[in-house]
Amino acid sequence: MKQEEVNRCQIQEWYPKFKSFSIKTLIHDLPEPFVQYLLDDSGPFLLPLSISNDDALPNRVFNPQDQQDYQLKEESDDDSDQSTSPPSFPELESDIKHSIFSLGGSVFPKLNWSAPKDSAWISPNGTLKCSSFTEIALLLRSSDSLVHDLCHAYDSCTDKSSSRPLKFFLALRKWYPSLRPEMEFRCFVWNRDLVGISQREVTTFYPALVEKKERLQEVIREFFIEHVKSSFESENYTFDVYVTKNEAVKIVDFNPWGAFTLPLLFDWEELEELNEEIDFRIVESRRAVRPGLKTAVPFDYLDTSAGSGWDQFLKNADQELKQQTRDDD
Ligand SMILES: Nc1ncnc2c1ncn2[C@@H]1O[C@H](COP(=O)(O)OP(=O)(O)OP(=O)(O)O)[C@@H](O)[C@H]1O
Repeated sequence: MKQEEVNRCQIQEWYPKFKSFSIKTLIHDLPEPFVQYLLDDSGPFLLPLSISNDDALPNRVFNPQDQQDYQLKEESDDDSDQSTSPPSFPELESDIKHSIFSLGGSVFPKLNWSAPKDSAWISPNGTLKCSSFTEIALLLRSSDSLVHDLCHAYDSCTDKSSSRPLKFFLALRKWYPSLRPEMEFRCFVWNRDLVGISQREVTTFYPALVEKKERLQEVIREFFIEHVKSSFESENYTFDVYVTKNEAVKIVDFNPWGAFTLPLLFDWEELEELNEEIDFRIVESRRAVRPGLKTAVPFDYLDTSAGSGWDQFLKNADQELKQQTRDDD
């Protein structure tokens, strides 16, 4: 895979071209000190000092003792040590505040490629819904998934020339409270042809999808031919869509072919061999649901290392479910 193919899947690259078929999004340049703040693993977990009085979260989370120490230090030392002072990003905060307001008060945040999905557990509502800069900073700073964007985005590139892009962006997407998970699909494009479509949420069987499958395939195929095929420059890639009640198709995301992108109900090898008709896969019965393929908590909470048993469990479960899907076909 080439670096340019990975670059095309960054939201600040694809969104301007596809905005009329996507979720309303406002994109912010991230100043380098904020990127360094996200990367900084040393010292206590500090949230940025907020310029806004309506931000209810404290500046430091996780360790009440740290908070106490910090307050004591503040009281005893006016020129408090830089290393324990909460950082502050007033300009970025103010821009973000305006964007949140113009997007209706709640947003879904993501960096160039990824959202902090593994941090949802930490927010009061258990989702990625944010209505303040501090909430966004908390989700971004707590996420291990974002380390991929920050440090490993080009790891699978044959022409890798750096470990990170020159600039990072924060995309704020209008929050949609009632997206129906069964209406999200990952579409696989190989040699510029749509070869496969997979239900995106593979942990659940949705009986209604069985009846709608044919119609959905037609709607997605037409959308691909009219709006994506000749506009997205890569030959091989995936894109995720959401199909609304009125059969409008919205692009949620683009991802590179292979590497870190999950093939969901397919294998990459079999996708590369599909060429005649579109293969549309959904979970066809309750027996065929897959275990969650993403961790819902940061890596620290889960021992997935070789020998932990988890790696073998995933391998077995995956093989078993692939077999079941074949049997059901
Ligand atoms: N604006 C939104 N409002 C509410 N939920 C959203 C919104 N945008 C995305 N989601 C939900 O979050 C999920 C993940 O979003 P997205 O694909 O942008 O993240 P990602 O990190 O790129 O994921 P992946 O790496 O799997 O592609 C989507 O499948 C969708 O269910």
